Amino acid sequence: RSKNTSVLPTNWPILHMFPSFMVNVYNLHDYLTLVLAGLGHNFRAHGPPGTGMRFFVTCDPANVRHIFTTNYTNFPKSVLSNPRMIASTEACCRNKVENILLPLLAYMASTGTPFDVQELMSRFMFDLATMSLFGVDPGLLSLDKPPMDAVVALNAVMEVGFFQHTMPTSCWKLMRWLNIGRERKLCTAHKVLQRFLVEMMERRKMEMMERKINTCHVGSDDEQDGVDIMSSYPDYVHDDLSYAKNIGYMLPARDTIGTTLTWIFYNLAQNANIVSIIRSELSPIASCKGASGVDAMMIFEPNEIKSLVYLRAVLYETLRLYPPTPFERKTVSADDIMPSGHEVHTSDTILISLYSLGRMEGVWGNDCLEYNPDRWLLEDGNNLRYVPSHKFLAFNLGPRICLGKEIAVMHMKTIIASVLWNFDVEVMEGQSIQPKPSCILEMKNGLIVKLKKREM
Ligand code: HEM
Repeated sequence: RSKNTSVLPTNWPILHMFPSFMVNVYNLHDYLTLVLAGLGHNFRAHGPPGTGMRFFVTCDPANVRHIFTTNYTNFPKSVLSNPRMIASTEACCRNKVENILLPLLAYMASTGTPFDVQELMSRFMFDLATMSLFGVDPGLLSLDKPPMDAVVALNAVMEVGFFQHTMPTSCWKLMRWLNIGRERKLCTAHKVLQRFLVEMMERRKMEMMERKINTCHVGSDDEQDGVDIMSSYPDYVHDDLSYAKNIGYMLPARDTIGTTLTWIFYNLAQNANIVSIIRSELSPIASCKGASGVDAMMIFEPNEIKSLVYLRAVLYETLRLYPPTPFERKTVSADDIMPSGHEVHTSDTILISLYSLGRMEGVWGNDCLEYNPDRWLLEDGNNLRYVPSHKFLAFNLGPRICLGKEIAVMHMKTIIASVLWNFDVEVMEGQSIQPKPSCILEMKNGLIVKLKKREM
């Protein structure tokens, strides 16, 4: 490739290449094309010091392939893929399991009190999602069960969303205009959530100020903030868009994991052999750590359980049969013919049932309704089988794929490993187990369980 360095933007003192781009801003595409063509398809550019403007500009097909496919994990676009963010949420989850969840469960076990594990997980995940977002713990997971107004409001958003999918748009729009029925409930829920988010922002601001004062007093340069998601949006304002972003984060992060965990506990309580295999997989890690004593609790570090294959298979098997988002909705923008031969027309709505997809004999075989994590493993039992995403859609596919998948898997592994190692979980008899009509596959009546501390 020929290189013609004379076309490189002028590198001025202090302002560096900034003026060249400013001068050409109205003609930027052609200007970049000229520079890229002259420089062999790639160049580096930077702005004034302190602005953080450091670019590598490319139109080189080999680089494009590298960025988008070969090494795509190295080029994240979302804050949820930021390694620092991932490490911070993992640490947050692990500490909350050790300091709040396990002691709370130990108390429940010691008193033999049955409790609703779905509510408990919902509280836990709500705290965790808020901490990841604002760096502030609302403290819903506690023995005195503080009111869950914001959780109830989030649930209302999901329920009303479900009914909006099932009725004509004009109908619910009319209800919204008249402020009646479920639309009234939705409006109240949004107000509760707005208040909650403003309160969390205020608490976040106070805690950051306190942290700064303490840092000054101690005389340390250690910068501790900057690991929650709000730090990535320094220009946050209390507007509708920020509200939507926050709710858009809290919904996927809270409901999906809490719901999946509840279905896992339900299925494991009926499959003692699967619990034994999970414990055997954890056993070498536990024996290396050597924690013991009557009340000692074992906590598994995220990096210790990251590679556990059977535990991951248990998660996937649960998500196959109980995907927390049971259906996806799409609209048709132009007439099309499906690979199945069906015609779809502009403005049709397409509903994809993830719940049914996981239960089709033609897709998963004769035992499709059986809870069997082994189906995810290769014959050697040590590696996961490749399953294409269009068969297993729990985390979605394509550009709208779940951005928190690995965070979710890590949270669920940490919680399941720690609970199962330390306790036997018994599901109380006589419960009616059925999903709630909602956008999230929660259990309609919760799941009442009783715990027994394991003797080790
Ligand atoms: C069992 C756990 C989870 C499942 C099954 C799951 C599943 C999904 C699905 C199906 C979508 C696509 C929704 C749509 O476009 O209709 C989605 C989107 C998303 N998920 Fe997850 N999720 C889980 C956990 C999480 C967690 C813990 C986070 C955050 C840490 C998260 C962050 C997101 C975000 C930000 C999106 C929006 C992506 C976009 O629209 O570009 N998810 N998730």
